[in-house]
Amino acid sequence: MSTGRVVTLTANPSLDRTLSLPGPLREGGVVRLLDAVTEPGGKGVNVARAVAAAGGEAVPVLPAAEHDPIVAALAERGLPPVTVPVDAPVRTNYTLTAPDGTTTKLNEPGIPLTAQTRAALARAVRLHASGSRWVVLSGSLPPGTPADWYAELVALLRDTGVRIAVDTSDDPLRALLAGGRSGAPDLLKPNSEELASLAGVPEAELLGDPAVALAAVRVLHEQGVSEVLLTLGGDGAVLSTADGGLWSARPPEITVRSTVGAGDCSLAGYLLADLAGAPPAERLRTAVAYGSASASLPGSAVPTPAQVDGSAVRVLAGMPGSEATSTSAVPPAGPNTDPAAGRVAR
Ligand SMILES: O=P(O)(O)OC[C@@]1(O)O[C@H](CO)[C@@H](O)[C@@H]1O
Repeated sequence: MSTGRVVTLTANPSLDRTLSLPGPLREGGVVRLLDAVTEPGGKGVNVARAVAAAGGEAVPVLPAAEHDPIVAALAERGLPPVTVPVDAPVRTNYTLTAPDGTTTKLNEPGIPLTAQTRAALARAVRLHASGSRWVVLSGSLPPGTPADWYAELVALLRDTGVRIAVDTSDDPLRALLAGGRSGAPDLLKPNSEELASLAGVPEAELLGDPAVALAAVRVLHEQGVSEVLLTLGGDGAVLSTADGGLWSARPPEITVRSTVGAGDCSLAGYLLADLAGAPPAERLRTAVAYGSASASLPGSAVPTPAQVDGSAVRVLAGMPGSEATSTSAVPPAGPNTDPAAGRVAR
C-alpha cells in the first residue's frame, strides 16, 4: 500500500552558506557582511525540508560521511537523512544576497561518486520508494556521473509503483528524455531556461510566445511525461497534464529576500497538495504559494504552512496570451470543488 511518504535523492548535496551583503555587490575590495548563515541544502534536501515542515513524511537520501555537518544539520531539523558514506566533505555553495533581493549563487562542483556509491544510492532510494507516494530526483549530478543516471533510476523505480518527479538541468535533463518513455518521469519541473534549452529555442522566445512554450511542453508529454510544472520565477507557474489540462498561476506581490530554493519549495508545495488529494489547479496554486513564500524568506529557509497563503495566488484555466486556449479564473478549492475544474481543451 502506498503511503504519503516522499523520498528525495540529492546526489550532489550542499551546505548552503548565505552571505548577506550590505549593498549591491561590488567586485574587488573588502565587503563587511551583515550576516552569514549555513543551512543544509541541495534541491532534494530542500524539498524534503519543506515537506517535513508541513508535517509530511520525507526521507532525504544523499551521499555524505557519517560525521559530515550536513547530517547533523538535518537531524537537528528532525530529518535524519539516509546516507551512503563518501570520503570527502559535502560541498559548500555560497549565496550572496543584496538588500534589494538580488541573489547570486556560487556553486561548487561537488564530490565525484564511485560506481559503487551510485549503486548504493540507487538501492537506498529503491528500498524507501516501495510503499511511498513520490520519489524526487533533484539537482545537478556530481562531476563524472553519467548524464543518463536519472533516466536509469526512473527505469529502475518503475515497478515499485511510486510516482517520480525530476528537477534537473543541462545534460541530465536532456538525457532523461533522450532514452524514450522508460526514462520519462511522472512529473517534470523545468524552469523557462531549462525548457527553452530542451526545446532548442531562446528563452526570450519561449517567454514571449505562449504557443512556443506550449509546443515545448507538448513534446514532453509526447515523450511520456504526465505532468509538467513550468516555474517562471516572479511570474508564477504553468501546469500542463498529458490528458489536456492546462492552468497558469500568478503569485502575489512580495518583497523578495532570497530566491534560493524557491523552485524546490514550489515542487514541495505541489507534492503536499497531491498528497492531500487536491485537483490539478489546486496543486498549482499550492506550488506557487510555496515558491512565493520561500522567496520572501532569507537564505535557503523553507516556509511552514502558516507562512503560505494559497488564497493570494491567482489561478487561471488556460494560459494568458495563448490563442489555443481560453482563460477563466479558478477560485480556491472549497469543500465542493470539482476535481476537473478548469480543465480546458488544447
Ligand atoms: O548545483 P545544483 O545541484 O544545480 O543546485 C544546488 C543548489 O543551488 O540548489 C538549491 C536551490 O535550489 C540549493 O540548496 C543548492 O545550493
